Amino acid sequence: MKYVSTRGEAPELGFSDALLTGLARDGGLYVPREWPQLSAADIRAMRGLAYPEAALRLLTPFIGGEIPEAALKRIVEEAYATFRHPAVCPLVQTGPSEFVLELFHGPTLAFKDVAMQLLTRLMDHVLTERDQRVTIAGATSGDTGGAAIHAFAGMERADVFILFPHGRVSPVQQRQMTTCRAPNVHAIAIEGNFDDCQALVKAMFNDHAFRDRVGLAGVNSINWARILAQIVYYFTAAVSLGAPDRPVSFTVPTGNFGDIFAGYAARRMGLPVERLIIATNENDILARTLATGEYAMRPVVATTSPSMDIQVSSNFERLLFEASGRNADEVRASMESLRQSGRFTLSADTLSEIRSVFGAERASVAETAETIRDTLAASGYLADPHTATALKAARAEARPGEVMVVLATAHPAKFPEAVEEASGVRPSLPPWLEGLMEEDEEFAVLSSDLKMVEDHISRHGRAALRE
Ligand SMILES: Cc1ncc(COP(=O)(O)O)c(C=O)c1O
Ligand SMILES: N[C@@H](CCOP(=O)(O)O)C(=O)O
Repeated sequence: MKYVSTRGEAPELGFSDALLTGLARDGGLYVPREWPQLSAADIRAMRGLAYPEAALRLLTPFIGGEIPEAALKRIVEEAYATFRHPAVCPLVQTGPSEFVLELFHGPTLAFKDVAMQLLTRLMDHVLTERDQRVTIAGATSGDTGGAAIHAFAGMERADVFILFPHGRVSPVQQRQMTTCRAPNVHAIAIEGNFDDCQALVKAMFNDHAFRDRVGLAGVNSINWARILAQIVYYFTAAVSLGAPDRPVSFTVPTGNFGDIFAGYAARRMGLPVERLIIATNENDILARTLATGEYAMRPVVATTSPSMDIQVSSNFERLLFEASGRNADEVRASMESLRQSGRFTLSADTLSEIRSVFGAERASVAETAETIRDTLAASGYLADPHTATALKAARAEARPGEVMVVLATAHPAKFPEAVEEASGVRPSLPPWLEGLMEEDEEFAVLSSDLKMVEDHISRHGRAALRE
């Protein structure tokens, strides 16, 4: 299996190189050269498999033999043994044909653990084989950072630097990043918003001298392996609900578009996914894009679902590439226009292709609170604000007879104030995280300045300390 860049000007890579490369050297994102295909019989044969078995089956064709089967099996089993639910990603029924797919049973209570627990083990395997070290730079609006810090803490071959927007993540999210004492992980509060953090990370990748000097790698969803891991739960959920003999739709709380792109990938592999509904908060750039055909940035507003307070939705580039018939010229022109003017217009064909699969809905802060309250009253289910945006979207879009799976991307206890204000119920952290809020924090505060951040990384990485 080879991987190609959405901008068409970077070398094709095998799985291990794509895993360690993060952003392609032409600024694009890697996608598989072709989508492995599963027949209806293959999908039916997944019924009754445990989550790690399903994961192993689905990951194997993407890895192209670069990791021996026994090692991959061990990696997958160890990754999902960190989850505290026997099903790993269980389904909960909340309405006659509405199901919530709970993705938050991992160590940091967000869906990011599903991919990050795998990513750290895959990287460790490849780095050990190659006797190599990396410096990881990541941007977070709250959840990726905690998941990455937890997953990579203590890993000998990686130094991890996580950039988060100062004052714009929830207190629980912040402490999950700032209380880890492992010497290889570093939290950096950036004076700016998530888009500034993400722009800094991409700028570091595009600074080839710095990138090569520190051996830069990425753990954001620019890294193909993040998306790959997330494909699995679309299959396990759909199969439990009757796929391939019954089509299923998914509604996904969306920011950087990685999670929902994994659903699109599952569909391209043959899973009968009827529709994918993008749920946004008031940072509704994707809902506006689907409505108007124009991707046009506006200032980010702070909401009660802070992990989705994003305007530059990285993985939309992967969808543009696919929906335009893999037209790297169109992708490059769109991304250049975005860089220069903060907007681009989709071609009529690309827009119509996207609309044939995707719908989109926006939920305001008030609607999100109302959905948390109504869902609790109607079904006894306590949703976090991100999940609630998707419940609202799913209900607005629902068609008679359609089986709708709503992705629950975070545990409500990560956002106790917003949940309590909406519902009157204050969710508490699970026992293994009790005491988190009392621990001492350690983090740097930097302005949104590339040179300053690069200097900080150069000075604090262990590779630098040893020189
Ligand atoms: C809780 C939560 N929900 C939804 C999202 C949006 O997911 P994505 O960025 O993959 O679209 C995020 C951040 O990624 C998140 O942390
Ligand atoms: N919502 C994310 C933002 C980063 O997204 P990623 O999926 O590209 O890592 C977060 O919580 O950090």
